[in-house]
Amino acid sequence: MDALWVVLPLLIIAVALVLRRYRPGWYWVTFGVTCAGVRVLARYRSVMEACGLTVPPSRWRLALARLTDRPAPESRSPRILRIRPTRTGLVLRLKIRSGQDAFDFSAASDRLRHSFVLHAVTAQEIRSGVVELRMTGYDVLRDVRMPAPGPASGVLRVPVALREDGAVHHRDYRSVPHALNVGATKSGKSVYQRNLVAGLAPCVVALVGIDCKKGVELAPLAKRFTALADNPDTAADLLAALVQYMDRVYQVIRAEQRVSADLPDAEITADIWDLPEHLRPTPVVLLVDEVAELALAANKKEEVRRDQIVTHLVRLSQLGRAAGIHLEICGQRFGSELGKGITMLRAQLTGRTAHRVNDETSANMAFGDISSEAVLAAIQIDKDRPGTAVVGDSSGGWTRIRTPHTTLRQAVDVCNAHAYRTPQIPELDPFRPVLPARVLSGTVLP
Ligand SMILES: Nc1ncnc2c1ncn2[C@@H]1O[C@H](COP(=O)(O)OP(=O)(O)OP(=O)(O)O)[C@@H](O)[C@H]1O
Repeated sequence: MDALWVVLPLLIIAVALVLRRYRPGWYWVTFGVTCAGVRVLARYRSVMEACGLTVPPSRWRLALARLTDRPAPESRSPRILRIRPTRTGLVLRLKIRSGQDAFDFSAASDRLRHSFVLHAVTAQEIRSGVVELRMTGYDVLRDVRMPAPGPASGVLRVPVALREDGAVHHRDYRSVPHALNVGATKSGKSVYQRNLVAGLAPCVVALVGIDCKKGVELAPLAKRFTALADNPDTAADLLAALVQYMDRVYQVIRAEQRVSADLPDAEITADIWDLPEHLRPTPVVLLVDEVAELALAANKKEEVRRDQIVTHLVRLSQLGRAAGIHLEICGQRFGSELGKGITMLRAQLTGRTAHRVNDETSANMAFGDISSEAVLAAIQIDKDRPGTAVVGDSSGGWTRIRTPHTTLRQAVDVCNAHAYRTPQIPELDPFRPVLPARVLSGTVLP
């Protein structure tokens, strides 16, 4: 019996150490979260003081202490409103003191991380006077495991990667209609795009692809694609057809506006999302892999084609949002050296993701006009961590993300399972991928 009391704790410690080394996620939920919670609460005051996140007592408290002959009150730490454990860390919600702001906590995030012995700390103001510290217990980006996806919704918002604070990064087409994804070769752009396609496959959306690497990335996923182009000539025609489709969607919106205008109190729609469901055209996500291939021109004829392509892309990016057409452009570089119109197009691509880049100029193509820190972070991405990227967030800040390593086989399986959802768009019919008869007859069901 006595031996059991010696062996049992040793066994528990051994299990904890093994889990911590090989299964940090399991370690966190079994042992880590409790240890970290106790540590954070026990050290809270001293850490806040050491990190310079306390405020001196107010004058009236000092005066009161003097009047009542008590010792001078201590400086005060932000008040803990809530501490919440998560799958990957802890979330500490703080009521900050007057004179403090969220930036003080962001600036101290490295010191907080060391002091609380956690992997990462990020600070975000969630409402006036309230800051949330998201603390990650372990390196969640080492081996990305996404939580099980919820049921597909009609909203174009798909989980695509994990953020370094353990939260899921969503690509939300309604709030960020168009996006640019840059990165050096082998940095993980195609896997990012693959995750996007797999995330979009269960949604009500028409996927349109341009993959000038002869279709090697997107063609295997063709069963879920409404249209595909695998060379610049077809891409130019496909984009022209997409512009035509956009014009037709605008006519539908205008017609509905005329009807609503005659009805008192009826809402007047300005985009497809306000149209009644039975009238709403299918939204479209256009994925372009290796955009530089579209911009190359070796002779006059190719120059004309290039200008057509860029003009169509600029038009789609400027007018597409209301028609539910979204652009997802991916390439190794995306700067003015690609020719006329590229900087105009880039200005419309408000969503920015930068995988590992080889030089500052490439990082500037994604974040130069947004954040110099993000530029630095993109250059510093480790070569041994493909799939890691820096992504701009809705508040104008940025964060590190990493996609799960979805294989082409897994993505193909998802696309095949949802092949029956592939909508047809008459304008894009000439570009419909050639599929085996089995799928065209609609017999592949999930
Ligand atoms: N999230 C990830 N986790 C682990 N490995 C990854 C991840 N993303 C990509 N990789 C690995 O990195 C390699 C390169 O990825 P990918 O093909 O997506 O790069 P790329 O940027 O598209 O390259 P290129 O521009 O040459 O096509 C892949 O073979 C894959 O094994």
